[in-house]
Amino acid sequence: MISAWTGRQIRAAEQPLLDAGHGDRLMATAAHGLANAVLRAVRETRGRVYGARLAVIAGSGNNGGDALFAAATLARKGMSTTAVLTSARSHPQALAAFEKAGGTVLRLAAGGDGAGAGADDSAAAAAGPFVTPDEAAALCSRADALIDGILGTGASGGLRSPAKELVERIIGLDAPALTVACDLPSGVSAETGEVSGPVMPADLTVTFGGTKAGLLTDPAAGLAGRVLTVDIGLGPHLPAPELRRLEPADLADWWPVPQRTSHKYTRGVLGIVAGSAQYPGAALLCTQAAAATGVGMIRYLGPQEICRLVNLSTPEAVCSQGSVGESRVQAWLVGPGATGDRDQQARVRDALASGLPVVADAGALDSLPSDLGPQVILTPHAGELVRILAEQDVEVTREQVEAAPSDFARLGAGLTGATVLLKGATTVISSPSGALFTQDNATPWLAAAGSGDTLAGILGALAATVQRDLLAEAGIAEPDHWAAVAAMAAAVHGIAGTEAAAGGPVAASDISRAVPETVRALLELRQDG
Ligand SMILES: NC(=O)C1=CN([C@@H]2O[C@H](COP(=O)(O)OP(=O)(O)OC[C@H]3O[C@@H](n4cnc5c(N)ncnc54)[C@H](OP(=O)(O)O)[C@@H]3O)[C@@H](O)[C@H]2O)[C@@H](O)CC1
Ligand SMILES: Nc1ncnc2c1ncn2[C@@H]1O[C@H](COP(=O)(O)OP(=O)(O)O)[C@@H](O)[C@H]1O
Ligand SMILES: [K+]
Repeated sequence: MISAWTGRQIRAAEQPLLDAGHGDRLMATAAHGLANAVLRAVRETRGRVYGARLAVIAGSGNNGGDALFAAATLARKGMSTTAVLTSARSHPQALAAFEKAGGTVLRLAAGGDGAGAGADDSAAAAAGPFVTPDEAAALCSRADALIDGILGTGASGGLRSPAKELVERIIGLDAPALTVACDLPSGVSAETGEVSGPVMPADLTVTFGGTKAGLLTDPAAGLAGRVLTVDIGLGPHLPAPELRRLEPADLADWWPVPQRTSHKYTRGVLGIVAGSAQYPGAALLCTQAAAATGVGMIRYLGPQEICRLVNLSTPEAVCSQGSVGESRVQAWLVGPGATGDRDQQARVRDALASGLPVVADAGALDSLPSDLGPQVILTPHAGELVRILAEQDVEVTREQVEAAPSDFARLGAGLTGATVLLKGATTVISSPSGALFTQDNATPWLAAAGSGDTLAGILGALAATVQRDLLAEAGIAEPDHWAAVAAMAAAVHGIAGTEAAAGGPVAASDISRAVPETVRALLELRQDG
């Protein structure tokens, strides 16, 4: 499992070490890790390190200090190194080390507001010729490697002038061969992944002391590239993480595997209320996905004509037009395609009132009761979350949700009392207590109608079959159990979908067909064999 913390949490964890006088050591460790990562990446992209052109954009704070110290190391390895300072102030020791190592210093000319490397003629101001944003951008774009050391966890808001103009110009040119963000891409929030103003997209982000939650959350996740975390010894000082991400080994350890004594009822029965005359396909897709994920039995409830279709596509499902009350199940999946049908809507209401685990998708999200619990997992996309929040008197737009998905998933979970799985390129899951998971296993090829029905089926099957004790033993606290189960489903859906897509288009039913092989491959990772 990957754990991630907010910038504030990381800074608080640094504080005791700073108070004990270890600040220089922390920065040296961070810079060493950054330099090593750049060296490895340059070897991969270019082969030879000697003679490679390195450009560093350094801001006024410690983030610029890390970048300049790393650049000093890289200059000593034979890289031809230029630093563009965006402010009149720079980390003095780092700048001195950089100059001593033979690096060239350029100062970014002041923007319209007077800020810039030349705005302050105090003793701390660096010497070096001025460059305009256009000149500096051309130099950065031609570099074999560019380090973005403008802003780190001390930033407030997006980039200010003239760094803002410089980054805008670089984005307008050909990208450098390799862009490495120091700690985080400058201009993204380490807390929430929100992005303000222009941000230079990185191929690699080297982050210090602990992964920043913002780097694992959209939209910042789309700008961070690969994330590498450098240990600077904060471990004992870090609190419980802000956010977690499941890895294949977690899925393997937690996957519900039938035992010798298992029978269909002990494995878990999933009840499905899905489909309507208007949307029969959703019922078929989610039922197929649940069967492919593995359950003891599926009880499908719906109109007669849909029962017939479900029976044809998933003969193992037991179909009826019965009621929720007379169906014994361990969990319900309700809502996919279940709109405009009064009987289906009555079943949805009954399932939500049953107290059992319920995955509520699509048509079930429109009229939720007010007293949900964490065992109810809502699976909206951004547009559906807007409507859920509106029911709670929170007026937001889809664009606002997409700009800060973890904030709004958490708000939705807090207000409804349910677990919320917010779909998107990165899927965000929040428990009502605010615990967050994000999964980015999917491929953009999954952005297609029906793919969400498949996710709902996978999640329904897991809700009916996962054993609580396995997750508890792995440190998942009781209130976060259902969020972790939802994260498992998002991960498996993403992995199976990526396998099925194999770099090209994928139909939703192909995702289900790839699930058994995905699970088989995961189970090979199990520690107990
Ligand atoms: N603590 C440690 O020992 C360790 C810390 N480490 C490293 O330190 C980083 C945090 O360093 P930090 O606190 O100096 O903050 P950082 O983001 O570099 O600069 C903030 C300065 O920038 C300015 N500024 C602010 N907003 C702005 C904006 N929107 N646009 C433009 N300028 C803006 C503002 O100055 P101003 O210009 O307003 O006077 C402010 O003072 C962290 O990410 C990690 O890399 C590691 O080495 C491990 C050890
Ligand atoms: N750009 C993307 N990259 C990766 N996965 C995506 C992307 N867009 C959507 N997805 C995933 O595809 C699925 C689409 O779900 P949804 O929009 O509800 O579709 P539907 O309800 O029509 O089946 C979700 O699992 C979502 O996370
Ligand atoms: K940075």
